[in-house]
Amino acid sequence: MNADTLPDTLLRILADKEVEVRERAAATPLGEMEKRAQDAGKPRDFTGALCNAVAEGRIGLIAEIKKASPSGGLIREPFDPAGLAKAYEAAGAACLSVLTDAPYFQGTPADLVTARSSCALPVLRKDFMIDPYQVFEARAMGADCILLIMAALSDAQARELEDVARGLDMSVLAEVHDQRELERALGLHTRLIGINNRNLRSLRTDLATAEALVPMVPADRIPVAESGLRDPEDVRRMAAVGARCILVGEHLLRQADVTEAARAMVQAG
Ligand SMILES: O=P(O)(O)OC[C@@H](O)[C@@H](O)c1c[nH]c2ccccc12
Repeated sequence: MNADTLPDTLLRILADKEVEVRERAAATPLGEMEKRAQDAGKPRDFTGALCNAVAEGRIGLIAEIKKASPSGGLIREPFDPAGLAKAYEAAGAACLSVLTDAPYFQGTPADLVTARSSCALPVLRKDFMIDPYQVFEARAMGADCILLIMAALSDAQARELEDVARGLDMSVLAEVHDQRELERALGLHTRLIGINNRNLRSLRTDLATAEALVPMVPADRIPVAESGLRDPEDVRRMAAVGARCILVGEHLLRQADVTEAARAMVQAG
């Protein structure tokens, strides 16, 4: 990671995150958090759930639960993580993604706990991971997968965070936005490579990003097209270049009938 080249939004988020982690670790020390992670029970198989969906001819949908975002403002109100988890599960989603970042997405760890206990789907903790403490914390709250944003991490940091996740039997989604980040992500063990269509500088989405990068993902990895997917046609665009797994939030969360909208995407492939 090179701080000179990072977009301002990401820099600000990461600086805030450092303070947040320090405060949390002061309240619950690392040793205690490690113990809670060990005692959290077996994780659900996040990667396996995506593979099963694709093997059965469906789109592997990671359906996102978030109240707000920097680009979308307030997205869903009233916000009901339990109801959303059940709706996504009924629609045939393979996995959930739950925002736990408070300052920028109005998320909380409680949203993840509530969503996960309301369904049988594996859950990604969607947050800005910079410290091993957060990985133990993620497992302690029940998360089955963590997100590693390559733009926000050095190679050494990414490796260290992945090692902790692997030690806890969690999956890892490595997120990239350009070829350089993709090459760095391929140095990790994880098979899950997220291609983020959102440019963190402009905050705009462009599906051409995934169209360019998905074909560069080796066959032993699983590309996941992320951000900006609005309808089954967009899903087909991603599947056409080889991404049969997708991560969708805002479009689904703005619908009155979340189940119907999610089902249409799952069946789009
Ligand atoms: O709501 P969308 O456009 O469908 O996007 C979902 C997801 O990809 C997006 O929330 C996201 C992708 N990478 C992130 C990193 C941090 C926070 C959020 C994200």
